[in-house]
Amino acid sequence: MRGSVRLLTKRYNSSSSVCPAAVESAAHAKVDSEPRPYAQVPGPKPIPLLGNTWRLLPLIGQYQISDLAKVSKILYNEYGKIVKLSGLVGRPDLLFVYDAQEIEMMYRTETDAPHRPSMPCLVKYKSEVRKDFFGRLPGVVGVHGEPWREFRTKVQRPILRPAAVVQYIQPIEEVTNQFLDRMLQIRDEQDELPNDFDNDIHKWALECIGRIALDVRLGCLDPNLADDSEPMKIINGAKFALRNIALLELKFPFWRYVPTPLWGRYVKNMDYFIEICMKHIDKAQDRLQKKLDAGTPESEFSVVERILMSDPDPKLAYVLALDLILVGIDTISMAVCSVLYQLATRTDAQEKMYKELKKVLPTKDTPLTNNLLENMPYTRSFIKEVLRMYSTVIGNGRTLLEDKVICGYNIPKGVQLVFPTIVTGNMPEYVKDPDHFYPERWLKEHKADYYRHPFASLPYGFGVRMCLGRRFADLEMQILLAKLVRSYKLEYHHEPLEYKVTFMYAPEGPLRFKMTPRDD
Ligand code: HEM
Repeated sequence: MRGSVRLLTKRYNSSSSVCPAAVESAAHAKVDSEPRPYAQVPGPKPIPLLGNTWRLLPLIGQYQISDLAKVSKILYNEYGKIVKLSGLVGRPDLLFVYDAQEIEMMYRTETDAPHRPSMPCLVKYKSEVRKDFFGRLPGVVGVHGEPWREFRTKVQRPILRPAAVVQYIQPIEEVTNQFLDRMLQIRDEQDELPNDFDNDIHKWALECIGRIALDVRLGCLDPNLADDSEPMKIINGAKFALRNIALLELKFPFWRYVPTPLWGRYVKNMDYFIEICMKHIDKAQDRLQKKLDAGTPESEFSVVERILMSDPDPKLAYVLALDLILVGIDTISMAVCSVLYQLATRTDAQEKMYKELKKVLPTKDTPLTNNLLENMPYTRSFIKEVLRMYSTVIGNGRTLLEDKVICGYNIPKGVQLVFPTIVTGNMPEYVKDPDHFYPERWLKEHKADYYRHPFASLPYGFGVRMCLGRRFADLEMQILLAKLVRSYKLEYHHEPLEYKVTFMYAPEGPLRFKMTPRDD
């Protein structure tokens, strides 16, 4: 199957960035301004009975899930800026849009409750299996329409106000210091990190999210955890989710029709996470009561405490914590795997970052502040550049809620739009020298020249449904880079790793980085 992807790549000229459909339809529009019918949107032809689903089936399929990023590029190269994948058994047509202007138009004209078609197993779990728990306000992930709008409105401000993030600099720095100590301890005699170092990155991500969503240090980075300890059970639960959700969601969804064993384990795992959230939020509520009794000023309340104060029913905080945990572990940990791999393999960029950090942080243990973090433009740009070239979430989606004209075609409501940021963020018409890894392109003085369309690279999505944790994600990655690069050198001396989609897009294989302390 990988062979067929390679073949297709060879057959179609990857440098073509002009959309034949758009050119044709523009020419057509001169004579007749009527949009063209949906049936004429280009795309691979569905075959009788199996439609296009077979293309994603194991063994006989043409495309492998892990090659989704490549497939998305191939579809663009073969068919142009708008591509229809129809005839998918049990799901609506997918419409890939590779035109940044059209993507901008779609985002800017969306309603106040856009529909992102995501996580079908979570939708089933929330709306059917545990309807008793989620009730009227089931959260933001896998939820749509008025219930989504109401929930998001309640939690948006406490999470996204800039001051909220500042409160977490010191706690995330503390978690990160423990992570760096652990990295030092687990190195081998060649100063290299072990084959399963990505597990430790997941533990760091879990510890960060525990601090933000549950107001607690979970203890996932502690050495020698017993198998039956809570942190170990949480680690295993997160690992299960990471390994299996892609299987449930991206492959043929048998679980929709019969309760497969994997589905049963998924439900049990989710139930466990609800239990953990309730336990820690209840404790946070007790602490909040004590703070209120003591007259603690509001400026000292955490995000969880603000959420608890905004609603007498702690359910809001339980469900929010669950949602943040569900999407705030894999995203950030896979992004960090990618950022560290790029850092270790791009020595020049790492040296530039080190110089910047040395200037801003006079000593290795200078405590981080908001002001100091704002004075690290290169470090921040490095993260942006990694997310542009290797976007961890390869694309975003919206279900069309009304008929629209896109790229000169009439598109009926119900179609699922896909905006593949991994492709648009690497198209020469939107990004100068897209294959050149150049963090400087994001600096104020270069941006206009090197990044030509603001909707080409959108790793966190856009608009009212944009990533709720983006400020925390940026903060966590920046703190990790600042602490790591200021004190250590990271290298990689093994076979190059290939990027794959295992739900998220990240380098696949052991991250055996060499980590050595810097002299000053
Ligand atoms: C580098 C890491 C991350 C990336 C690339 C990322 C990317 C995304 C994207 C593309 C979306 C869809 C946005 C849209 O529909 O317009 C999203 C949604 C979301 N993200 Fe993130 N994310 C990251 C980290 C996080 C973290 C750490 C958290 C939690 C603290 C988080 C919480 C959420 C939530 C709750 C949503 C759903 C928002 C809604 O539907 O209202 N994300 N993220």
